[in-house]
Amino acid sequence: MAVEFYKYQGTGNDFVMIDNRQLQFDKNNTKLVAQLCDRRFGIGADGLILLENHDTADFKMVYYNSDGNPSTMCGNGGRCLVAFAKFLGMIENSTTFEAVDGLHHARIENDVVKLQMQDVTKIEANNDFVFLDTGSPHHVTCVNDVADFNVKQEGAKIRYSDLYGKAGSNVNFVSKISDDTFRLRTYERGVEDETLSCGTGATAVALAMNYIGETEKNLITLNVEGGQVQVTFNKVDNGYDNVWLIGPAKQVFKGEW
Ligand SMILES: N[C@@H](CCC[C@H](N)C(=O)O)C(=O)O
Repeated sequence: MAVEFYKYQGTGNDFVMIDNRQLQFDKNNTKLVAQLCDRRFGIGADGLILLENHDTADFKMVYYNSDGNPSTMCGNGGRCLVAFAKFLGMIENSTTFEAVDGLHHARIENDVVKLQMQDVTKIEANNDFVFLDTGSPHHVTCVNDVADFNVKQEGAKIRYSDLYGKAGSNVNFVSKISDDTFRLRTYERGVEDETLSCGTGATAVALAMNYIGETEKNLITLNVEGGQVQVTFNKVDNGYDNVWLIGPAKQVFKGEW
């Protein structure tokens, strides 16, 4: 039986999307997910997302990295899934859905999706890096010129270092452009490479830059390899709440296998 799939991208972070409301997809088939995400032997994507029914929320998000394993929250994937739910006629312009890290509110207008991220209450600031969890774990380091930096090599070193053990971490390298704008490049675990954008990474960088005093703004623009996203937040006594990730999410292909 043919399986229908769609492909979406959010600032170049790309995903195979499958409407799994009938639960026809074998969720334990790591090999199949990895093969579908393979850029030479499959469709090609940074991850695969299943849209499923939920008892009380509008839908449920099930996320896999391109290595075929389920993982923690994907911010750009969440934004793309909102666009997919709208395309399927499941939602109008606002929604609440459940992901691995809990409920998320979102709004969509044209191709722009504004996704509420989890509150962040724990941030570790060290001499040369910040670590925080924005739904997925993120190591954030400032570098002089991120445009000229070996993200894959240096990111892998940190991701596989003793700092993060077997689970590893995503790794972000950031350079300041102005008081409210940063350029960012991310090495993603589970993809084991640099991706063109990472939503939880952009969120982590915006909060980390505010936390260490690189900016006092609470609307931050992040220039990523695949475009631009924005992050807004409220600073509170124990961290950050009302955190929103904003950016484009687009359908680029439809097919079946
Ligand atoms: N691209 C994502 C993050 C996906 C999860 C990550 N690779 C992990 O396993 O931690 C995003 O947009 O947030």
